[in-house]
Amino acid sequence: MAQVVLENVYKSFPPRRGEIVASPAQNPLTFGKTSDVEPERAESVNVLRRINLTIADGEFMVLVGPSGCGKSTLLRLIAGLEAMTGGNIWLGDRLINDLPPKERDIAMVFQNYALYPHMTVYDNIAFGLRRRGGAEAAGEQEEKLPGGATALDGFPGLKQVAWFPSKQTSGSRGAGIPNWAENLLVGVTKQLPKGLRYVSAKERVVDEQVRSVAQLLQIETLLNRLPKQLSGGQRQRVALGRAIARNPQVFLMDEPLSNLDAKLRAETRAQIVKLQRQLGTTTIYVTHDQTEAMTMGDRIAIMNQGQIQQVASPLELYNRPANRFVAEFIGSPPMNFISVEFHAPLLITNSQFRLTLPETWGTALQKYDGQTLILGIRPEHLSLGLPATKNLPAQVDLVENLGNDSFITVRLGEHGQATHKSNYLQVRVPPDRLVSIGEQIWLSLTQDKIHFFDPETELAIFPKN
Ligand SMILES: Nc1ncnc2c1ncn2[C@@H]1O[C@H](COP(=O)(O)OP(=O)(O)OP(=O)(O)O)[C@@H](O)[C@H]1O
Repeated sequence: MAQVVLENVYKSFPPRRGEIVASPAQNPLTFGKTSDVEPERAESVNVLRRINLTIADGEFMVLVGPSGCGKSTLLRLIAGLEAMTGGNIWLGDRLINDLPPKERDIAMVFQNYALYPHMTVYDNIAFGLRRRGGAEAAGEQEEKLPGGATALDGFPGLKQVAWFPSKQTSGSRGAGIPNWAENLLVGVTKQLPKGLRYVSAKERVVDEQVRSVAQLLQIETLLNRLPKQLSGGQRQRVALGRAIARNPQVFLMDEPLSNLDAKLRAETRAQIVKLQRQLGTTTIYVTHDQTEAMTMGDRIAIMNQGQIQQVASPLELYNRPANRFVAEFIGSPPMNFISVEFHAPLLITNSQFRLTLPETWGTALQKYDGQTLILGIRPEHLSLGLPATKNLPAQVDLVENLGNDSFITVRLGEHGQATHKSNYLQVRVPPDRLVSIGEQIWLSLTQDKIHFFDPETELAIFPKN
């Protein structure tokens, strides 16, 4: 297990051949033309810009962000599947910038499982172990084998043999077969009785690892099947098994659950978290699903347009978003935003309401006196109230009753007001509170749950604690 440190990681791609340069700012020379004639002169696309992130040893870090923000590219750089344009990647105290993927001691699980279709589940899990991990592990194991067995003539690479009835678990010795008989068998005859097979020491270690991983993931009964004979959830567990069996220093997971249906996704999500806690392996998990991010991550790094917006625990992100992007991305339905004017010391107004803020806001908002601010409020922090100037008048536009919860979409303003000035908000109400479309209501804001953002920078403004 190891800590992963990303230092100023930068990645740009040259424009693809045939891609049209979209704006003169991008490249005046090739604007409006296809770049295939002179690709070296076209602008490159900056996909990741100075990413700095430390993932602690054993931590479950989630990278989340909208499609195209650079999550998968970052994961591929860490895995070594893509070359960095600049920066450093450290794994523990090793600088791994120039190491090929197989020397990084990192295992990656992909969205599409990437299983070998012609291999059984057993062989898929064993594949990586046989290629490297298993061979190394077996090398150590051979020294420790009981009986002091040595290489046997005519069987290169075979130091100790076990023989097993073909249906029996090869982790245990065949009933009644003494240790000496195993060696003797190879020395005397190269023909084993029908239904028995030789297992080298190396293969025995691989076998133990495959079976223990299969047990962990509850796929022991699937070991002889081909991937096409498995459901999506089972395939994903095999892909996880393959990564786990290698016992790497780091797991990288790129949207591993997105091909599963909602129920299975929730189940597998919990299983991955449990496994990770059990194994304690540093994990970087990419998703665009904020529920997944909130429920799985020790910490979450929110990305947008190739940059990290905030890194924090799920609750910190929800309660203290660093900017409007994070505030809107975390939470479902998302946070509502209302444009208001601030009047020192503590009054906010818009055409619909006037509200005096708690004193904790005093100092933080002073410099915005007489200016516009963005007020943010989550759907769960709005409630139905009485007609009052401190409450927001609104009309019900849509009602979505989910059984345990009800979400209503409302349009700010009273009956008959011009719609172009309206602002739509979402409100979470108890399911037993019946409202109907078109109804005039009043919304009360939970005052200690109000957020403010600078209208230009969109950075959060925090009250004094
Ligand atoms: N080989 C490439 N050549 C050029 N551009 C690329 C290449 N690979 C990715 N990109 C671009 O880099 C940007 C980031 O892509 P990436 O796949 O990392 O995003 P993502 O956040 O993982 O998105 P998604 O959630 O949709 O998978 C995108 O605009 C994509 O088009």
